[in-house]
Amino acid sequence: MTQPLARVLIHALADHGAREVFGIPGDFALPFFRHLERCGRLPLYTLSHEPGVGFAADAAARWHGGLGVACVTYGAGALNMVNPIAGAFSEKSQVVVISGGPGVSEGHRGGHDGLLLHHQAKTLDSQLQVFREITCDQTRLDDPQRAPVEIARVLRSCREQSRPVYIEIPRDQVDVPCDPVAALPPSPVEAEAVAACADEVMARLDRAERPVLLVGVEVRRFDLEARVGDLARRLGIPVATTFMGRGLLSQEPVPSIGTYMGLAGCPEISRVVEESDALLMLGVLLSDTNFGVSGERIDLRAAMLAADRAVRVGFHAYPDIPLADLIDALLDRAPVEPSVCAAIPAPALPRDLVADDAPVHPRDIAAAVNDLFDRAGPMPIAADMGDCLFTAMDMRHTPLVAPGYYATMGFGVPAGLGICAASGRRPLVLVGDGAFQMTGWELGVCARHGWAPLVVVFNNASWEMLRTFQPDSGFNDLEVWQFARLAEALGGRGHRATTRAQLRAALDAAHADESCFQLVEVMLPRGAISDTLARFVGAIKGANRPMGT
Ligand SMILES: Cc1ncc(Cc2csc(CCOP(=O)(O)OP(=O)(O)O)c2C)c(N)n1
Ligand SMILES: [Mg+2]
Repeated sequence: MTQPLARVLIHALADHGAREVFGIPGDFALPFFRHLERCGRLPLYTLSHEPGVGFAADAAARWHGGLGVACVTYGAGALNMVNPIAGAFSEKSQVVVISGGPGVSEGHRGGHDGLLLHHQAKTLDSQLQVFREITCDQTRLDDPQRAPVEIARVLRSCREQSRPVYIEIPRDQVDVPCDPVAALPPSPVEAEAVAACADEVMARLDRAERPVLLVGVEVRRFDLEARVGDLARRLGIPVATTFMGRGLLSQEPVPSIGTYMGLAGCPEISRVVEESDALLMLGVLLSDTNFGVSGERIDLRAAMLAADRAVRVGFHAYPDIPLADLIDALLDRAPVEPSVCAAIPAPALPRDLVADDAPVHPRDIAAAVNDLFDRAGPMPIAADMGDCLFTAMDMRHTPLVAPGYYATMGFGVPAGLGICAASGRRPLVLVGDGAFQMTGWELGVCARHGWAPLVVVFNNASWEMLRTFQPDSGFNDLEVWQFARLAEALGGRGHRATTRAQLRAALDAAHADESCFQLVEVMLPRGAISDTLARFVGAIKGANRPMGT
């Protein structure tokens, strides 16, 4: 039975696992938003600026281990979201971008012989061209006969490649009758290739004296944490996460040794990972932030990498092997019962904050958060780029979303809102003053949606991370914005902490109040940076590697 194309698309999104939509309408998207609102199958969360829409949808996708949906208008809206979607592409997040677009009938007018359309950039196709560069599949739904197959193909691409996709819906097609979408079967996988690959991986692990499991973001993106936790226990292998993978398996009882960060991390963890004679990397991105500060170049000939639907075992390459298929095949070959794993103590985290009148250091924030989590239970964390993310490495292992590779600022607060919507839980948001100046204002929509995140602003009145790379530049100095006072104006409650005693009290008061968002502004002396950032910068400088930061 046919339905309006917009309804067909909404049901297809939900049938493929979408749980909500984040968006900002515009005249090219109003008809579609009306269907979203009237259909009610997917809750619609409007925000105040499209970068926030993209970051929130990305965080929701990461939380679900599935689809996040960002819905915007043509031109000014969609092109405002290029940076978050580029970040979602880099960090393999399953975001579906839905943009309203010029009507099929309008398309013939634009450009040379007709009137130029408002929001049009170079040509009416410019937007689609831009999104071709930051998505793995795209379609424009300008033919209702083909629309069901197009939608099915694009949504399968999003799920299987764990990358964003782009769907443009011309505004005069929204109500056109269309058949429902029949989900495509999974792309074919050669079972014998999976078996051969799993046999070789197991043989290497069996021969090894120091096997290690290094887990990365694809384990979350494909919702494989429980299976990987089971594999680690049954193989009796110590588990480390990459920098990007921090927070992975935090809900799984596994022999975890913490987060590998090369020279920037705990030397004991780095030694175990870099000296492994069978490093099995599952879902790991070989990026500079994950490995750029390796003390010893990890010998990839002795390593095994399963990512991007392919597996490399030493010099052997196995294409078209989905991560889930490999993990299931390894589970079929692993001992049924958990194996004993040699104890490798994870590094001690800062705790027991001394609540005195001393100024606050980033490690004090980590201690205060760990003390709070010990007292009241851990919270999911959304972190922005800046020293707040490096400080998060000293916080208790808990689900964490952060731009650990693409490294864009502005992610933290909108990502926290995405976690509010996706999980129904209250997140801890960590954000620097510079990044807050970009997207922190999204907190103003919390009252609209009943969200009450606990936000900690690391206020050093500085682009401090850049200062650590280039201390002699004065342009990294920022003014002191009164974020705690601004919180009140946005409908939240602000707390300011200048000493460690005030930090402890502010966190307790903020945690106790769930009536509105809470903003704890922590004043940090300029130059006070986390130990991890100090090591990270030292390692980069020592290696003279240019950082993208
Ligand atoms: C969208 C974007 N524009 C510029 C930059 C480049 C940058 C990386 S880190 C940084 C300073 C961050 O200042 P903040 O106060 O938030 O945190 P902290 O360093 O701890 O003081 C900048 C400007 C990035 N990564 N993304
Ligand atoms: Mg700062």
